Amino acid sequence: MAKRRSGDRSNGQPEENTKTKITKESLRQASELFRFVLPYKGTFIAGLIFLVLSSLTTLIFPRFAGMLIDAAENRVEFSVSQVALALVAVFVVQSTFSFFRVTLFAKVSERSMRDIRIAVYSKIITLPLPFFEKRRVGELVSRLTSDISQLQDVLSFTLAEIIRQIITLIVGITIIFTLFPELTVFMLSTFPVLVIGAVMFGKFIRKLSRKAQDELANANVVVEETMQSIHVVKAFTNEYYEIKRYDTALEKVIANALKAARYRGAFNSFIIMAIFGGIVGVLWYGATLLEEDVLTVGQLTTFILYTAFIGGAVGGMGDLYAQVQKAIGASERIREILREEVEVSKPLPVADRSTQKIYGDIAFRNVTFAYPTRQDIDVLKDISFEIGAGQKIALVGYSGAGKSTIVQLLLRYYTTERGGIIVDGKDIRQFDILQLRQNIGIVPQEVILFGGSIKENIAYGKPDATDEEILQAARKANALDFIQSFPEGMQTLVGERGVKLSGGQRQRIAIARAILKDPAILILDEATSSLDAESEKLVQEALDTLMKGRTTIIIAHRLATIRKVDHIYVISEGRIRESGTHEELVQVEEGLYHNLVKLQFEID
Ligand SMILES: Nc1ncnc2c1ncn2[C@@H]1O[C@H](COP(=O)(O)OP(=O)(O)OP(=O)(O)O)[C@@H](O)[C@H]1O
Repeated sequence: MAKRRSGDRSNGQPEENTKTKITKESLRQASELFRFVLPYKGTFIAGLIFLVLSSLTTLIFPRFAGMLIDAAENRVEFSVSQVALALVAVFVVQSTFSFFRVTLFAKVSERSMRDIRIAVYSKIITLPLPFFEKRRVGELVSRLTSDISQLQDVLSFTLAEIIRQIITLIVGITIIFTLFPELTVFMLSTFPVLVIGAVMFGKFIRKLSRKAQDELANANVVVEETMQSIHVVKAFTNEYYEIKRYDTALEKVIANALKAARYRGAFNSFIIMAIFGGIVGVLWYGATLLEEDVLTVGQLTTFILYTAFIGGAVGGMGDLYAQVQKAIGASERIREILREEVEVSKPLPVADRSTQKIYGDIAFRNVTFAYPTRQDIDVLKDISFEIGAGQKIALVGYSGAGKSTIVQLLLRYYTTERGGIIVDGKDIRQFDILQLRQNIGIVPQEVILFGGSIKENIAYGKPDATDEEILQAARKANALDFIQSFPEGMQTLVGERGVKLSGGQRQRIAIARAILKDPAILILDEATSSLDAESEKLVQEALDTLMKGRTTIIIAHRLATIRKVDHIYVISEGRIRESGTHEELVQVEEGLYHNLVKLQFEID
């Protein structure tokens, strides 16, 4: 079965930056993910209480700081030391509250994010294959990493900040309004207007910088593409052309960056002029009141500190808003995955794997099939054949004829409504999909191992296998000798995807896996690249052992190996064109099989 790798990475696109408009509906939908917080609602509420308390204690600070100054001028009934002590007490209490707020929120966010990660991963891994053909691996991984991290940021930081800022705004303004009504009205009539202006301006500038970043990403695509296909670039001697292309892309980056810089410069001037102008205005008015003895220095200090807090809160809102937008976008992408329909209701724990055996009678009845991603092309057309339990058949034909597709349908990687596939007299759609697959073993064309040890890789066929079973399987697969020749034996690490083993060794590991799994039905996808004679013999012997007593479908590329099978089906353009034993088929002059054999004979 030709293995199609879907390893293409996401093109480094700044997916995390996609934002969604905040509407009532999008907020409601995003809040659906709050169900993952529900199990920890006690901790969450406790965290909220500490958050409110710590925010309120922070707001005591300006009042006490002002009092400290007034105490120095003997304008209040407390001594400087008393007020300073009270300030220290405020900070001790505040820091204690903050400690609990941070740790409690961390507990909730870490645990609920783990739950979301597990939910999303369980979902993804149980989705049917067509889903993976429509998505890129990089995109799916980013769901689990960056999208969920965004949510985590909101839960552990942004949400707390929003609540804190709102409390600061409401309580802060109420306090200064009660204490210094005139000054507050003066301040409120200028300050927020300026802050909001600054926020809007800031947003505009960020948009420009983002555009510059996007252009940079585009320029990077040129580098990435050419690095990946450096052979092509060199073969066509297009180095200069690519440098030019990169240069053009970089020119765009510069144009945008400089435009952004001009606005940034203007923004700085605006801040200096307007915001600081506003501050001077408020200070001027405050100083006048001070002069008239309406206010004390301490009170003015209190007022300025509150104003700074409030200004900070208003200014910070823009960023928080952007954070929430990003998180909503992330939550939409996560919910999209969680809504997908799985092919199995629940993955089975190892211990529960059903042992219900299948005998291995297989029949394809008038099966016609088109891949979901290419609905208009029928890859299989009216395929019918039968295999009795324990029989061996071979599928042969040119590349792209549809051989792999036949076994993919048997495995129910894809389903078709046209025609029926019958196993042990029952339509495979009526089987529990896991039970069906547990009874089918595969030795693929290109064996890809997991990065662990040889032992772990063999045990993949039966995760609860004993050491003895693994050893026996390796022996039957003719793999024991080479395994034992490694200094670390079974514990030898195979390297990423098994790169540290030779092709023939990887195949024998795959055979050992299949032996451990002990399936009734076996699919052998012959390797196209030939092994040396010695490895070939070892692999072939191992396969012969494996095939004993099992219904076997061989996708054959080298015809010499299938002379002994019970029946050969020659597939061409999705149809069975010829069928029979090797002896029968070679007799058909000008037949497809006859030609294939002739061709191979010439090549060999
Ligand atoms: N996942 C897929 N989505 C869409 N089309 C596919 C998919 N897999 C295979 N095809 C198409 O289906 C046809 C049959 O492919 P299949 O892999 O079954 O051929 P094959 O006979 O096994 O070839 P090979 O010997 O090269 O492995 C081909 O035209 C191929 O392009």
